[in-house]
Order: sequence, then C-alpha cells, then structure tokens
Amino acid sequence: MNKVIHKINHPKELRKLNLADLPDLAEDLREYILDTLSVKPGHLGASLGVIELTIALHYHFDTPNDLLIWDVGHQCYPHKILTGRRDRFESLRQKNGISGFPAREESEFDVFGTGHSSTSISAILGMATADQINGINRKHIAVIGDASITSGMSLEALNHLGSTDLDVIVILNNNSIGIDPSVGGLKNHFNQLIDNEHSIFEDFGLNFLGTVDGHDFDSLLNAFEIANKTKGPKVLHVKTIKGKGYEKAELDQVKWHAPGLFDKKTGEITSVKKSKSYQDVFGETMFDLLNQNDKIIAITPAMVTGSNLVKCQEHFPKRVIDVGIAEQHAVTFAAGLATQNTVPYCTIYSTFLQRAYDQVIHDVALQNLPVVFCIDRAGIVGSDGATHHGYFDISYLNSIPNIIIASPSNEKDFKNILYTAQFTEQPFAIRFPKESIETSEFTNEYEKIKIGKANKITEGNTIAILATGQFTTKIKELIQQHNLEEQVCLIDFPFIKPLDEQIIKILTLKYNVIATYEDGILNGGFGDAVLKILNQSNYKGSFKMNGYPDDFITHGTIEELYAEMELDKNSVLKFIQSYL
Ligand SMILES: Cc1ncc(C[n+]2csc(CCOP(=O)(O)OP(=O)(O)O)c2C)c(N)n1
Ligand SMILES: CC(=O)[C@@H](O)[C@H](O)COP(=O)(O)O
Ligand SMILES: [Mg+2]
Repeated sequence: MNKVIHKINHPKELRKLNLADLPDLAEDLREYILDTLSVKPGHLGASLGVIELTIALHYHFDTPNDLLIWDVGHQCYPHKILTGRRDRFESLRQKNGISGFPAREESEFDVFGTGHSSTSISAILGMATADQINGINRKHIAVIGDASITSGMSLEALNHLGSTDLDVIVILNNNSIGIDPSVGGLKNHFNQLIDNEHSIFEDFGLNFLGTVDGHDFDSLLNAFEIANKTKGPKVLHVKTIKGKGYEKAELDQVKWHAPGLFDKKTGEITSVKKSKSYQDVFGETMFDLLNQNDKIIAITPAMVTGSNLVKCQEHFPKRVIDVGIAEQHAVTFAAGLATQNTVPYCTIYSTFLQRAYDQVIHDVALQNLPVVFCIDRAGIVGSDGATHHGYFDISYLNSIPNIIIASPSNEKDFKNILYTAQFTEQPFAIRFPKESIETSEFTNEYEKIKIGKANKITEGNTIAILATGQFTTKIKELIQQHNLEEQVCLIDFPFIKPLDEQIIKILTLKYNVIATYEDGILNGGFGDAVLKILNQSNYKGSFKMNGYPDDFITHGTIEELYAEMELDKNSVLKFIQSYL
C-alpha cells in the first residue's frame, strides 16, 4: 500500500509529487492496469500507450477545472485511476461498475462522454466557445489518436477551430495504428511530422507546436508550458507506442487492443472461444462470395479484425478495402461502387452505422442502389455498454423506402441471405449479433432464399410468437427443452422488411395471443411493423411486443442485460407459461 499510486485520490495530490516521482507512478499504473485487465477484460493497448501522457496532463493542467476530453475514450483507464476511481477500477465494464469509456454521470473529470471516435475536437470547441461567451478563463484540451483525427468529424472541427482565436490544445496521440494498422494519406504525413517543418495543421489555421516523445515527462511538460504561452488554437504531436511497457502488447498491437483474459506473467491469452459465432459464419461466407464473384467488394471503416475480414483481406487485397474511421465515406464510397457494375458489401457495426444515416438514405436508398449492408454487433454487445449496443438499426432502417432488412437466426439462412444479397437490385441490410449461432448442415451449396418469407418452426395452438434473429434461436430451444410444441406456434422472420404480411393475417384468425421478440429498441421496430398488420386486420386478441425499452442500456454481460430487460430465456419462458 506504500506505492505512489495509493497516494493519489485526486490530481491535486498528483500535482504535489516531485517530477522525479512520476516514473514510479507510471510504473505503478502500468502494473495495476495489467493486473486488473488480465482478469477483467477490456481495452489494454491504448491505455498502456498513454500512461505518461495522462500523468503529465493531470500534473500540468488544473483538472477538472481545465477541461480534458479523451477521443474514443478506450484509453481512459489511467485517467480514471488518477481521478478518484482507483479503488473502483476492478469493477471496470461490469454491471453497476465503472464504464470502460469516459462518462459524465460517472465523474466531474469525464467532461464529455465518448466511445464513438472523432467527437473530441467538436466537443472541446463547443466548451471553449461557451466559456468565452460566459467569460470563463481556463484550458481546453482534446486528446485524439492518429486514426480518429482522420475521420470526417475531426476534420470539420479542425477547420472550424482554425477560424477561431480560442486557446484550445489538440493533442494528436500518434502511435501509427488504429485497432488495425491505420490507413490513408495522412498517416505518412503524421509520421513525417517533425518540429519545424510545415504541417497540415497550419493549413487549417492552427499553430503547430511540434513533435514530442509521449513517454518522456520532461518533453511533455515542456511542450505544455509552450502551449500555455501560445495564443490561439494549437496542435501538439505526441508520439507514443500502443501497448507501451508490456512486450506482448507492443509486439502484437492488434491482438492486444482488447486481448480478453490473459496470464500477465506468460503473456498467454487465456480467453476460451465459445461455439461458432455469427462473426465466424460471416467471415467464412464473405471468403466464399469474394472467391465466387470477382465483382464483390467488401468495405470496412477501420474494423478489419472486428469484422472478421482479415483472411479475406489477405486473399483479396484489392477487394477488401479499409477506408479508415470513416463510416459516412464508407457508405457513399459503396454507393459509387454500386453504380459501376460492382457489388459492394459495406460492413459496419450497428452502432457505428448510426454515423452514416443520411448517406444510407440520400446516397443509397433514394437512388435505389444495390449496396449490401452487413450490420455486425446488432443488439446488445455487453461490456462496451450504451455507446456500443446495436439498439436502433431495425428502427432506423425500417422507415427507409426501398431497403430490405434481413435478420437470420441460423447458419444456413445467414449464408444464403449473404449469398442472395448480391443478386438483388436494391439496398439490402443484413443484421447479426455478437452471439453464437445455431449451426446447420451446410454443404457449401449456396441457394437463393425467398425474400420476405417467414418460416413456421412449431405449430402449437395456444400462443403465436413471431421472432427474428437470435430470439428465434432462443425461443426454439426453450420450446424443445420444455416440450411446448403443442402450445407455442413459433414463426421465424428472417426478413423484417418486407414483412411476411400473409402469415401474420392467417395467425390473427387462429390465435388469441400473439407476441413478438426482437433484439432492438421497440420504437419503430419489428413489433411495431407487426402491430400495423394486426390493426389492418382488425385483430381483437392480445398482442405483446418484446424488445428493448425506450431507454439507454448500460454495460454488463449480455446475459445480465437481457435478464434486466426480461429478454433472457427464463423471462421468455415465464411469459409463455403465463398464457398456458
Ligand atoms: C465512429 C467509430 N468508429 C469505429 C470505432 C472503433 N474504434 C475504436 S478505437 C479505434 C481505433 C482508434 O485509433 P486511434 O484514434 O489511432 O487511437 P488509439 O487506439 O491508437 O489510441 C476504432 C476504429 C469507434 N469507436 N467509433
Ligand atoms: C473501442 C471501440 O470502439 C472498439 O474497440 C470496440 O470496443 C470493438 O468492439 P468489439 O470488441 O465487439 O469488436
Ligand atoms: Mg492510434
């Protein structure tokens, strides 16, 4: 307990340390983060890379009065530990524990909630503008990574910032990598940035303060002194190493971005892979499709590994394109591809696709272009929490004309839907969760699936349940486990749009109880679409919609969060039994 880290409950105490104590504090922080993350999985590499930077920032600036924002926020663990959350750090990303990202409701030091990249410069500029209007004089600092600063929002904010006289400090934390190796023309520019050479930042109208070693306290603190004396908006280029101080994490920065459970001593990653996942099926199938049809092009906005496209990219380097953290660009880039006799599969996590909503409408659906959207992490994602759950994609896509929305519940359907999508002449969205998948015999004989058709799984007489995606799987297992085949009529909807209206109308003639299950927010979702048909059919029975409430869902395990929303298997069973 006599370590330096145990003396710091607030940056005020940090600022009392001698400069010579800071390396020891950095060592303590590194060990503490490694010890914790080895048993409580989270984002490791980025946090290890900013330990010295974090200490120097809280040492030099008067936080929380001076405002500090961490872009993406996955690198905020040293920040959280130094700002009064050391003893809660072991609850990281767990239910009722601290979030894995900065969160305003969690601490006055978390001045802006992050999780999606490239928001920090816009937000800090907003804060600095407000302070100028309110006559408040303090420092405004945004820390943003080399991949995140190339995103559209960041460039929009830099352009605006350059037109102001605000004393904002943008710290570019350049470790030359995103989750995967960063891409784009600016990467080389950043890596060639040295002190007195012209930089792109001056073109934006910003002061460029030069390049410093982000692991050297003297260089950092000296640079902050210069920043304080430099009027107007400025950029400091800080070079860091992702995973700094833990050899395995430095050597394999992609894997150690978020390694899961690991043995700190041996560096062995001990997380056990569960059964086959939707992501496994997606990666396998995309490989087949790219192999079968040389017009197919897979696009990912900086999530090659997360979207399971590494093998595809190795084999088809010209047709698996990482556009960087640029979801809006990814969608309209796909739209352009679709106009010229190629078949784009635009692969974006549900939560990140939110950033490209207008592009889906204006550039794809309005022109009825055949872009295939592979929407991964649809539904609850677990410990990443509210900023990363795929809540809204059913709702936000359901209201767009021309678009097909598919939601497969098993391996065979998933493969055949991905296969079928290449032949359709309109926008085609396929959503799938971060879950294990119901495997099916598949002889690699792909076949076209009938779009819009629902499938009857069981023919029970008492209650009709209409489900989609992973809820069909869950409920099918429940019916089998509890021998409810006679009571429950389960209908699987591999397509949410167009909806199989005919089967719904037939159900209204036979069942007094109809229910829907979907892994998405109920506002404007699958259940709402079914309700519209029931109303048109003048259905008099009882109808119950099951899905996410009109709220934001926090972090925890997927099972815990579904139990909280009464969408876990026990709750579904109770629901069914209440009608028997
Ligand atoms: C809008 C958005 N797209 C994608 C992601 C997924 N993501 C999280 S961290 C990351 C890479 C960030 O790289 P960089 O900005 O260089 O920061 P570093 O991890 O190197 O500190 C990505 C793509 C995200 N959080 N937000
Ligand atoms: C910080 C960030 O946004 C990504 O690292 C995200 O957490 C990836 O999610 P998966 O772990 O589900 O790929
Ligand atoms: Mg980086």
